[in-house]
Amino acid sequence: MWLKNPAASQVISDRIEQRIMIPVEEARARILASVSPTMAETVSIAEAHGRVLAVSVQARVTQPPHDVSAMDGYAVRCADAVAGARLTVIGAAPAGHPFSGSVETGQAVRLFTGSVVPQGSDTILLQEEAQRQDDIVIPAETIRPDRHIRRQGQDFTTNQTVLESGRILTARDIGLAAAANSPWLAVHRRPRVAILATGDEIVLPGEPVPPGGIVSSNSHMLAAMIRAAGGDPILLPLSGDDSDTIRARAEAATKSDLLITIGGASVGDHDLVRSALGERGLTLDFWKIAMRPGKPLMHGQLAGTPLIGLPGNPVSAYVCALLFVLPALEVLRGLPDTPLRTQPARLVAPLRANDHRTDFMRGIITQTESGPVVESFPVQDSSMISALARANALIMRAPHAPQAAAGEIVPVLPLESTGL
Ligand SMILES: Nc1nc2c(c(=O)[nH]1)N[C@H]1C(S)=C(S)[C@@H](COP(=O)(O)OP(=O)(O)OC[C@H]3O[C@@H](n4cnc5c(N)ncnc54)[C@H](O)[C@@H]3O)O[C@H]1N2
Ligand code: MOO
Repeated sequence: MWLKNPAASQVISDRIEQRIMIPVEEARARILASVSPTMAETVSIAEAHGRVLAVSVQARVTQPPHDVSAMDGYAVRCADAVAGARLTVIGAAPAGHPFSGSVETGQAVRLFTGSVVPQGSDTILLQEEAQRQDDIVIPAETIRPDRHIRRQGQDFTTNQTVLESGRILTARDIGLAAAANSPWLAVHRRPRVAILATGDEIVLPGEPVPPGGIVSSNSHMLAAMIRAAGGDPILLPLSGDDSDTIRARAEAATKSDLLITIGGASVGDHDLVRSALGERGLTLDFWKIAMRPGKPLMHGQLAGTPLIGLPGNPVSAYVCALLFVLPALEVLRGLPDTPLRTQPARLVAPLRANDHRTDFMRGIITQTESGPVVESFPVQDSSMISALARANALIMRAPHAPQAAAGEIVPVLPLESTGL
């Protein structure tokens, strides 16, 4: 009886598992399809930095508001501004105090950078290019027309769209919104991401660690990633391997934009997340992806809230968060989905042929004179958070990638540049 043969039944269950494991790109597409941008809220420009603009901004003023001088000097008529001419200074117009009269033949008005160019004048005589004697100014050289004048509206005009919706507001954008006299901006609400770490063995950092216990690193790592990527993480209290607690905590978090569970995603007797939430109407989209680390990734909806179940191993949780949670956060923030960006690097040492799962191997990328080179760590255990913290790159190995020799080019996801 083959069923009584454990080795044979293992082969069969491996085959079944391979069939239900979906490829990384499909998992990503299905997760992204389940999230949509948060509603817009109005915030002051003081709070808008880093937020995603939900409604385009139209200028409420024209900039510059009038023709203004770009330099300190004199507003004159070009026809008068010949070397040695004696022009009468009839007044001064500091910035913010326009001259009310007009510059007539043989006259000049003292101006400063940003002063409104008075009527009648058509060029600026720099103070360095003139000699001043009481109320007379004498150009040292003949001046061309139209010098050093910033034309009204050369920056932007009233009602012009100065900021398009969908952009992440930079410090420069905040400056532009202020200049356009738009002190309030409609931005997407920061997505709220609830994090539920599960497991009888885990305790909070700083707590006494009982025999067999470990400190929950994943929840804090994930919260830091979410905050860095523009979301608001909500760390729920830890839950033991107890269905009632997992259900209660998860249900309480369904007002969030995304619910993340950590651990309890695999096949062990104490991996309860799927079954516990299944009883509360979790609609499972998929469970298990063809990826290493991170095979038991789960995705579904609980009471209308998208749910991503991350595996408990810290490296698996990190890589899944990088590949699936952060892109989902981008969509929630109101940004377009950006594809995974790898860069080529040369292998320092050979790599074994890959199996059917996309592999993300921890390693170190170094810039050399002949381009970037990358070396994978000899031990790739997905529990080793110290190796993850030391790594600055993930080497991506496609399913069934053949053995790769030293010197071959492989795709790499750099980690440091993301600040994560
Ligand atoms: N028989 C099988 N066993 C396992 C399989 C399998 O296919 N068949 N898959 C393995 C893979 S791959 C992974 S990944 C893990 C994931 O399992 P779970 O998501 O159920 O995670 P746990 O069992 O709860 O924990 C795994 C590991 O991670 C530690 N952990 C859990 N939570 C945290 C946390 N918040 N911070 C730090 N570390 C955490 C936990 O103590 C375990 O050591 O399953 C394999 N097993
Ligand atoms: O794939 Mo698990 O994710 O070995 O660590």
